Amino acid sequence: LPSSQDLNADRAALLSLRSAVGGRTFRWDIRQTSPCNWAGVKCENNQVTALRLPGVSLTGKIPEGIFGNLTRLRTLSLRLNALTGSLPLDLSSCSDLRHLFLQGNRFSGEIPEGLFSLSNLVRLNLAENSFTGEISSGFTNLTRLKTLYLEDNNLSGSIPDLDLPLVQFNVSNNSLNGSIPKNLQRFKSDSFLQTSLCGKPLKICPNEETVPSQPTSGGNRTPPSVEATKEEKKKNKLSGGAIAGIVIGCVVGFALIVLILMVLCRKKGNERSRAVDISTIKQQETDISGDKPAGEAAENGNRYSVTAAAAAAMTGNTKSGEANGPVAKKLVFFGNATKVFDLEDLLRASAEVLGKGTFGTAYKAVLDAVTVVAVKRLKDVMMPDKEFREKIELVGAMDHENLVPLRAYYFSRDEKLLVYDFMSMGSLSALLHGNRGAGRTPLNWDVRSRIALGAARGLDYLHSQGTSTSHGNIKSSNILLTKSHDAKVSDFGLSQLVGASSTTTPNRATGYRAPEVTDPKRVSQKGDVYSYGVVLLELITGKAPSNSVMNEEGVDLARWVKSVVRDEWRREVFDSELLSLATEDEEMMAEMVQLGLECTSQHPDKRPEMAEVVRKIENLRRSGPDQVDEAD
Ligand SMILES: Nc1ncnc2c1ncn2[C@@H]1O[C@H](COP(=O)(O)OP(=O)(O)OP(=O)(O)O)[C@@H](O)[C@H]1O
Repeated sequence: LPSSQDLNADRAALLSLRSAVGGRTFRWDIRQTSPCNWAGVKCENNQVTALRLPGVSLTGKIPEGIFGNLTRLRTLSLRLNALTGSLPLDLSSCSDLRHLFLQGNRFSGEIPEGLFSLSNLVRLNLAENSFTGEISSGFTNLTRLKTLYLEDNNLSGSIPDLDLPLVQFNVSNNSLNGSIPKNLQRFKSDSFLQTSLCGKPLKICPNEETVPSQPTSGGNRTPPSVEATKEEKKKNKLSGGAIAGIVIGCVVGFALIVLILMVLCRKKGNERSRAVDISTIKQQETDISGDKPAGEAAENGNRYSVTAAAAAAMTGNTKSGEANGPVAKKLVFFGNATKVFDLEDLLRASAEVLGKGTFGTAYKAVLDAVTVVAVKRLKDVMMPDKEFREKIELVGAMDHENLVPLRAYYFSRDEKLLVYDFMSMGSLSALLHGNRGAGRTPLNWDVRSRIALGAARGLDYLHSQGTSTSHGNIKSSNILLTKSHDAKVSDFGLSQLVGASSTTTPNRATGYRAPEVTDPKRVSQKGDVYSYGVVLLELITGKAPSNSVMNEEGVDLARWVKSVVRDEWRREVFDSELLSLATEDEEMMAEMVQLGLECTSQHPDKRPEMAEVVRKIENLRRSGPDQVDEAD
């Protein structure tokens, strides 16, 4: 049975680690004789079984002699630090080790052979380091390994055929070459990006290509070896498959062309019937009761009459509408929206004010039992119709599962309407800050981190459209949610629309605005990253950047979090609701805070790209304790 002497040895080992790589970053009360209450340390039966110190700025080389004393470790997580040098050889003494997370450091040298004696390893993540050398066939000893992440290192040579129960595997961004071995061909190409590897799932290896499928006539070839003959056979099979593929491709292609032509013909017909002449609308305008501008009528009550909506939508002010003499315009749909409706349907719909935003007022319109849309009535758009149309067409062309799709738009000189899918769960802002009292369903880490990931993916997609494409108004009320809590970014492209000619300031949300942003109409991608970082901190702290005490004190959310993390125990920053749910997620929450702080760095160059943010959150969710089954 383990004695208190063992615990003393463990304690001494932890203290050695602290003095070697920790410096100030360890917040351990070393007066305590037992290390079991130290942050990141977990004990069982008087022995340290887990050490988790992710993202706490550990630096330097881990000396030998530490892990030789922590032999009962089952989980070791030192990810996202700045550790250097080669891995300590005595890591091989931790024969119980199941989960080893060392990604995101600066470890170098070869992956030590001793690691392959850790036959209980289930998850191994050495990604984002500077490991060199080949991927040893010693990995085949790790017969329980389910996760092997080696991406973003300097590994070279070919990959051995790892016949392991792997479910997660990645070797991207290494100097690997040769063909992908049979047992790893089941993984998608994402697992092998930026390498010189070839073969399934990547493109066929050159040596396979050069083996002729038919013997060349009169060629001076040496007799084929057994291997070559095998290759040849394989090649022959492939050619057969390829031919079948081509034939099927041709048939499908032809069918598609016919289909597209048919759809186009029908669409033309439909569009003709869908185009609503403004005279119809003007006719409706005359039906509006009362002298009040219809927009005002609409916004005074929550529910308002259909005709009021019509007027609000079409003219804003019935008096000015006529004078301006609007040109005949129609509701223009994007993409291949199957359920289309026309402007009349929209005007007839029962509507409800959702709220007033920077760009105008948003309404919920219920067209029928299944069709519910959000209509945004833009204000202050003074740009010429042609320019507006060009810009909105670009917005409508954006297509990503984490963006709120813009379905249609209407424009006339006086009125611009945008029609979006209605997101029934409302905004992240409402979810986080609304109904904090009894009856609220607490938001757990999984939901919060999923929302963070979805929003990051949506924003990353926007940024990938071009270096000058940004959102310009990222905040929690612009992150909308589906029933299953999938996040969708809304309002993209609007700051440019309004910004091009408006003299008003479209961004009220100063709490989200990056310090370098002087003109809220011109927010760079790095400006978006800052705003996204504030949303991340908002997600974890549960504090709204706009109306908290911090603001009264003149401190923004990012600065507040930074000061608390520095001066006090970091748990102070977490939303109490999160802490009450599960403390085992704490280290991931701490990493998320760290990421939020990186995104909100004062200097734009220090902020990560959104693609990197996405990757980090994916890793975080993938290798967090909630994904780690100790019984593996
Ligand atoms: N597609 C939608 N589905 C459901 N609710 C929506 C939709 N679009 C907007 N809303 C909600 O309507 C309200 C007003 O939205 P709007 O975008 O006009 O303003 P905002 O987000 O508060 O500010 P800003 O205009 O600066 O983005 C917000 O509460 C928003 O969450």
